[in-house]
Amino acid sequence: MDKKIAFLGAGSVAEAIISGMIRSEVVNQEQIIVTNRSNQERLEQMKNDYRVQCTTDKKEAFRYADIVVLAVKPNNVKESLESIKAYLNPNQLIISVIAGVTTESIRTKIGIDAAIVRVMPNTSASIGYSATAITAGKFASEQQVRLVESIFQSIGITTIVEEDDMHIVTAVSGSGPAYVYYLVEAMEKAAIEAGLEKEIAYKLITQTILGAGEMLRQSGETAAGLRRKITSPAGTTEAGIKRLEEKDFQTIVIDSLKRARDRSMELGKN
Ligand SMILES: NC(=O)C1=CN([C@@H]2O[C@H](COP(=O)(O)OP(=O)(O)OC[C@H]3O[C@@H](n4cnc5c(N)ncnc54)[C@H](OP(=O)(O)O)[C@@H]3O)[C@@H](O)[C@H]2O)C=CC1
Ligand SMILES: O=C(O)[C@@H]1CCC=N1
Repeated sequence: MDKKIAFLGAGSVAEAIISGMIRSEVVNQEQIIVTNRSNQERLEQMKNDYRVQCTTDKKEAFRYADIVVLAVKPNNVKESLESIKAYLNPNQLIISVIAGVTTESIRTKIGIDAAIVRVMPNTSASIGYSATAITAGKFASEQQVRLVESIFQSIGITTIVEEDDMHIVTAVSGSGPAYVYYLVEAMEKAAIEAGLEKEIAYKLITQTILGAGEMLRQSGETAAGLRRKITSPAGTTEAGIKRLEEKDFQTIVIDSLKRARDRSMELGKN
């Protein structure tokens, strides 16, 4: 791909996307320019780690970009778009990874009928394992959506969704890795409390999570089916799952994801 890509925001998700794109060689370092608000140290780090161009000069970054990636927090949308809108033009493709904020709201703020494609990746992009959902704004062509798909397919898998579904997608796969890490934290605590060495606990749990993920992907079986195969009558798994049921684990997880979805809606409204 011979396009120039400018990032608004140099945080966790920008880094995950950039490192994934460079790793998969979908773009060269020279094609990427990264901006943030003020954190020079962070820009230096990005420059050293990925050999991308970095600047706080918005004009330099955005005027000649073919693709603009919006990777700021929802509460910085207004001021950050204000700071670049003079350098945007209708021929650019705008990709937003911002949680909650609609393509229409971005279009209104930049004041041009730009092609905007909203995506929700996750931080596993940095190793090529993102689960990315994509939705097209009003002025994005089929070809532009295909281009976005090809960019994000270089850092994981993609799926097209309706824009309204982006809220629940954000809860499920945008925030999703954090829930898995939280589960791992709890498993590590249990293992260490019971006397296992930290390194051994880490090694066993990491492979367990990896293996379970691959089983879900490769076996063609449902999560419930796979679980049943581990659960011997009156065995250890049954005892553990019973405890999760007594504590209403599924209700808690469902409630958490709904809360994350609702938060995405709130972020969009604010
Ligand atoms: N983290 C994740 O797992 C995911 C995040 N997202 C979405 O991605 C977006 C970014 O999240 P994340 O990377 O975690 O956030 P970070 O806080 O890590 O990074 C935010 C970046 O935005 C920059 N920024 C803020 N204001 C401006 C401005 N006016 N002009 C230019 N840059 C600005 C910050 O610069 P400075 O440091 O100089 O202030 C910083 O580089 C969010 O909207 C989030 O919803 C989507 C999917 C997954
Ligand atoms: O926590 C957040 O708001 C962002 C969106 C998805 C992952 N992180």
